Amino acid sequence: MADSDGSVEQKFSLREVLDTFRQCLSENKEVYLQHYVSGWRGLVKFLNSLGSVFSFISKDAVNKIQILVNHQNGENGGHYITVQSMVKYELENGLVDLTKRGGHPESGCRTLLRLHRALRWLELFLERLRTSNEDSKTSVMCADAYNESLAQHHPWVVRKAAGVAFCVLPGRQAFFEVMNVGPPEQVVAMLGEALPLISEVYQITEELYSHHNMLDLP
Ligand SMILES: CCCCCCCCCCCCC/C=C/[C@@H](O)[C@H](COP(=O)(O)O)NC(=O)CCCCCCCCCCCCCCC
Repeated sequence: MADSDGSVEQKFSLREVLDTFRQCLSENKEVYLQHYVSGWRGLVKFLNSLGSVFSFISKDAVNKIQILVNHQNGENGGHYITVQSMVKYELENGLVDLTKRGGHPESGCRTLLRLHRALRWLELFLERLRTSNEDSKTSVMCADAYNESLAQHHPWVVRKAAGVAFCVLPGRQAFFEVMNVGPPEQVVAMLGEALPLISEVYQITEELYSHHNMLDLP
């Protein structure tokens, strides 16, 4: 049971995720892989708290998080400190399948690209939430954000399953409660704080991938 100081274990909190995205950027604007992965862990926690309909999504995210963690803990882990150092190392050593799937189906670069595309969905979705009103539907905001981003990279069957999952999302009020921030005004304020951070991390990664012509890795 939670006591008066609210010490319930392992609850999602938007504040926590916000902090990890804040820690993501180094002074010279490189993206720390460790914090990027922690940010995703926090988001998966949120997704899991919404129910088992979403587990096919969280399983894929967890699988990708694990691939990145394995790279970080592997013998070449020293190259997996920032997204920039990872890209440099994998490209210089021919560890990325650039045009078709081959010997490196689990490269850090292609794995992170999937999460990176999902981060764009998150940015679009959170912006819609932030500017929504009491009558707005989370399912519609989520589907619109998805269609504008991730959906373009998913085959029909995944789009269909995602569409079904969106329909059972809790309403705006319940959704805000799971965020564990406080009253709606505070959630909106925190979203306003979180969005520029998420957006900057996204932009930096996008430019890096675009520079190396890696936005379509198989
Ligand atoms: C709150 C509602 C959450 C809705 C989540 C929207 C995203 C829908 C994504 C559907 C992905 C379905 C699973 C399969 C994906 C893969 O096919 C596909 C391609 O991978 P492959 O090239 O290795 O085959 N994978 C991906 O695109 C990566 C998807 C990662 C999705 C992570 C979503 C985490 C959502 C976190 C929600 C947090 C809400 C926070 C609010 C404060």
